[in-house]
Parts: sequence; C-alpha cells; structure tokens
Amino acid sequence: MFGVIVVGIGIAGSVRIRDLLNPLQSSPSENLKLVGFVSRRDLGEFNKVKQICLEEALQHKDVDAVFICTDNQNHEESIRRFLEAGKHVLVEYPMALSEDRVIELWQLAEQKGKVLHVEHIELLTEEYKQLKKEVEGKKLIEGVLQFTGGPLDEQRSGFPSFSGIARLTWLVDLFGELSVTSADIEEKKEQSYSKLTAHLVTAENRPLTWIEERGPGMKREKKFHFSFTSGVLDALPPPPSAAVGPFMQDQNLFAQKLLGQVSREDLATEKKRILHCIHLAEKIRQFCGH
Ligand SMILES: NC(=O)C1=CN([C@@H]2O[C@H](COP(=O)(O)OP(=O)(O)OC[C@H]3O[C@@H](n4cnc5c(N)ncnc54)[C@H](OP(=O)(O)O)[C@@H]3O)[C@@H](O)[C@H]2O)C=CC1
Ligand SMILES: C=CC1=C(C)/C(=C/c2[nH]c(/C=C3N=C(/C=C4\NC(=O)C(C)=C4C=C)C(C)=C\3CCC(=O)O)c(CCC(=O)O)c2C)NC1=O
Repeated sequence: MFGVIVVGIGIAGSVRIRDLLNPLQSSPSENLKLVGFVSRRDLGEFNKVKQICLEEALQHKDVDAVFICTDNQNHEESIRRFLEAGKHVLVEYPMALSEDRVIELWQLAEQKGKVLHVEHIELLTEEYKQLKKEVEGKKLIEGVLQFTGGPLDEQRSGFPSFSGIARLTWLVDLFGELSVTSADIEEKKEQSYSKLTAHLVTAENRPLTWIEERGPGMKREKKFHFSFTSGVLDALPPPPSAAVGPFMQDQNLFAQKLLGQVSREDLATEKKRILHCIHLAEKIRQFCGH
C-alpha cells in the first residue's frame, strides 16, 4: 500500500480526492491510500479526509507519494520539496514553468530513485483517442490547432505556451517531434486577453500552427483543421462516454509506476515526450520575447 497526500484543493485536487476515495475494483489504484490533504486555506476536513500541514506531509512516514494539484507557478517548489523528502510525485501538467527547471527536477527524481509522473489527461480523453485513431496512417500536408478559453492569470499559470502545453502534447503525440519556426503573442493586459500564435514544422517539414486564445467570456473549446494527402479532417462526431474518466486512468498509470509495472521503455518514451514539449514551450516563449 502506498500512502498518498493531495496538495492544493481546487478543481483538479477535488477530483483527485474523489478518485482516490473510490478506486475501481481490482485496479492498480487499490494500492493507493489517501492519508490526508494539504491546503493553504483552513478547511479542516474535505470529504471526511483530514487536512494536515505541509511540514507534516513532508515528514510523515506513512506518506509515500504526493499528488501536486496547485497552481502552475507552485509546481517546481512542491516537486523539489517532496522529492527531497523521499516521496514519489504525481504533478498536474505543466510540470514546471521553464525547461531548465524541468531538466533539474527530472535529474533529482532519478537521483532519489523516485517516480515522477506528469499527469496527461489530455491524451486520455475519448475525444483525443478518436482523433488519434483518425490521424493514424495519414500523411500530413498542413494543420492548425486552435484553443479558446477563459482568462488565466499569467503570474499563477505561467506563459501561455506552458499553461497550454496540453495542445503541444496533442500535436507531438499526433505528428512526432516538432520544431518552432516562429511565434508571437498579442496581449491586452487590461482586458485579460491574450492570443499566442506559434508556427511549427514536423520532421518532414510540414507546417503546423497552434493558436491559444484566452479572454473574458471565451468558451473552453478546441478546433482543428488538418489537411492530409487523403483529404481534410476538421471535425469528429461526439465521442462515446468513457467507462473510466481521464483522471482515474492517469491515477491507475501512476499506481502502476509505483508498483514497477511500467516498462523502462514506456517510461523513457513518456519522459522524452514531456521534455520535448517543454522544450517547444520554452522556444515559443523566446520567440515571443518573454
Ligand atoms: N481543472 C482541470 O481540469 C485540470 C487542471 N490541471 C492542472 O491542475 C492544476 C490546478 O488546476 P485547477 O485545479 O484547475 O486550478 P484551481 O485554481 O481550481 O486550483 C488550484 C489550487 O492551487 C492552490 N493554490 C493557488 N494558489 C497557490 C499558491 N500561490 N501556492 C500554492 N498553492 C496555490 C489552491 O489550493 P488551496 O487553496 O487548497 O491551497 C487552489 O485551489 C494546474 O496545474 C492545472 O494546469 C490539469 C489538467 C486538468
Ligand atoms: C468547467 C470549468 C472548467 C475549468 C475551470 C477548467 C479548467 C482546466 N481544465 C484543464 C484541462 C482539462 N480539463 C479537462 C476536463 C475537465 N476539467 C474540468 O474542470 C471539468 C469539469 C472537465 C470535464 C468535464 C480535460 C480533459 C483537460 C485536458 C485538456 C483538454 O483536453 O482540454 C486545465 C489545464 C490547462 C489547460 O489545458 O487548459 C484547466 C486549468 N476546465 C473546465 O472544464
């Protein structure tokens, strides 16, 4: 059994607590036991789980692993502290807000011999699985992926190429390693509006454009337009509902990693994808002069 603590009780942290309390029968998650949670607020209890302070969580001998569900700007410090304390780490994406920090933290996890898992629910939704199946075997000519959503505070969430890393992860998982050719950002700070446009190319030099646009009243939505030699893909029927939600699938994968049930090869592939996406996010930020 692995004792787990959840840090940061926002949307993601609440879902994590719900899923930790309700593992699927005979799933790897049955090996996780929720010990408590940490919050900056004084909540006392949440779903009958007790709040403990950060220092106690770091030192508690019954805590083997942490789920870090705080704001993006806090991920780096939390990952470092829990790894230093000898705990396994699951962190909500993005892992951290610069490529250098991500590389350092990965080295620390390896030094400490601990699992460092970066949640990737964007690859685990039915919507994405359907898209992946459609794209497989097709030859890309060019493509656009456009995201819109409500405003995010850049101080707390980081530069949009980091907070929007799920879109980069889609593109990399669909089309392989990419290079950034240019990027710019239009910002109206007083209106909480931003629009990032990044131009990328595949290894075969096929162009991809990523647009991440956020502003008040904008609906959370993804649109894509991919031209293949065999025709255009710009819509898919609504996906079937999932038997197991994406956070729970991600939790099962983390539990499998703790149990040593994930192959070295799979671990290396995942790490490579995460580092590559962070590298692209860093390049995009540089192109935007930030
Ligand atoms: N919502 C979702 O569907 C998904 C979210 N994520 C990721 O999960 C993380 C959390 O997102 P989400 O739950 O949506 O965001 P919320 O804003 O709902 O929650 C974030 C929580 O982080 C804590 N927090 C806020 N500011 C600070 C700070 N300065 N220092 C330490 N902790 C802080 C707070 O918890 P408290 O007050 O309890 O300390 C807050 O409730 C992000 O990294 C996001 O990218 C990833 C995939 C999906
Ligand atoms: C309703 C308000 C709502 C908020 C505030 C919200 C926040 C939110 N959703 C995210 C991703 C995500 N959020 C979800 C799913 C959900 N997340 C949820 O809070 C809910 C209710 C669902 C599903 C019904 C998924 C699957 C992702 C991964 C990225 C994606 O595929 O869009 C992220 C991570 C950053 C990002 O990729 O943009 C944030 C901050 N999502 C929302 O839907």
